[in-house]
Amino acid sequence: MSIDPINLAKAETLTEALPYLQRYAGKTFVVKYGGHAMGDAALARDFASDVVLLKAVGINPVVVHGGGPQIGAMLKKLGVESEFVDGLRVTDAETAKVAEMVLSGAINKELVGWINAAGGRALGISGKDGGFVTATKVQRTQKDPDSNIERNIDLGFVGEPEKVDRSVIDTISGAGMIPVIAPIGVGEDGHTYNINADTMAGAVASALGASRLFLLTDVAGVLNKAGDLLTDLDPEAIAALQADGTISGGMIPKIETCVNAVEAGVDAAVILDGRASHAMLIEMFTDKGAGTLIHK
Ligand SMILES: Nc1ncnc2c1ncn2[C@@H]1O[C@H](COP(=O)(O)OP(=O)(O)O)[C@@H](O)[C@H]1O
Ligand SMILES: CC(=O)N[C@@H](CCC(=O)OP(=O)(O)O)C(=O)O
Repeated sequence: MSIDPINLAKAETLTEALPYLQRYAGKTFVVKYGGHAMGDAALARDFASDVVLLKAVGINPVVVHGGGPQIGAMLKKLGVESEFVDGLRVTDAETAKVAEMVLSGAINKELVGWINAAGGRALGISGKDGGFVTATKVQRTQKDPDSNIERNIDLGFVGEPEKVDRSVIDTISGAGMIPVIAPIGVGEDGHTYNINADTMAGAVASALGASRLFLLTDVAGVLNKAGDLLTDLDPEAIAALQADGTISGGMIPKIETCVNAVEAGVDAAVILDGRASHAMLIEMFTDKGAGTLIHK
């Protein structure tokens, strides 16, 4: 009996995946799904089925989502201007309300819906639920180009996670569900804080002692000045890329998150192309991998 070559290739793919399946069983993977990658419904469906597949093979996926472009579109509709400093949205009280509405409401529930439709059981929360993420106000300074003097910049209600109560996530994952987290936190002062989604994902990954942090975005990974993909980076190489301006804009919080996470004990962080179908599965279960791997 001859074997169909397509079926043989499928069997070989599964065989290639076996050592990875064995290595990752029981481990926690934090996946950040960026707002740019979310625009395409077919890709969102693929992403959701990948997450469900991870859960089915005994990995604990934890999803943190963004929604920057969607917040921007809503602010535009409302006639509210938005400004960014180092990839962070300056957030006044009104902007914080809109960010919470878009992130915890619309986007969170859409992603929960996609994962459930793919056969998983997703439970959507923000950092406010169960007091899961306590945030403090982000402090930033900028050098005045004329006088060279460092000045404090007030970003408003932009927060960074201070305390992450992992018991909330453990409870959801332990009950067979997939946590889907909106990047909103609550301050000791009771204020709502808008948290960059990469920063949120990194803090969650560190608190959980995750094996991997995946950041899915709208580029192939970290690119050099010529536009080539850099497949492997350590904190020293990253510092050089930041110093010479190769890394800018939204890539700044992303890369800072990866460095902080690996320094806090996450085994490795990967910046991946969320526009490519099944990028996460290719990275995890094939020998070649995908994107930019950041390790200590
Ligand atoms: N060296 C670099 N390599 C890749 N992307 C970079 C680099 N420097 C800046 N960027 C920018 O960072 C963007 C990704 O960040 P961002 O737009 O915040 O994505 P997301 O919405 O997925 O969080 C890229 O689209 C690119 O414009
Ligand atoms: C403080 C801050 O910048 N918060 C982000 C939160 C959403 C986000 O990070 O979404 P992406 O990952 O899709 O960019 C914002 O307001 O856009």
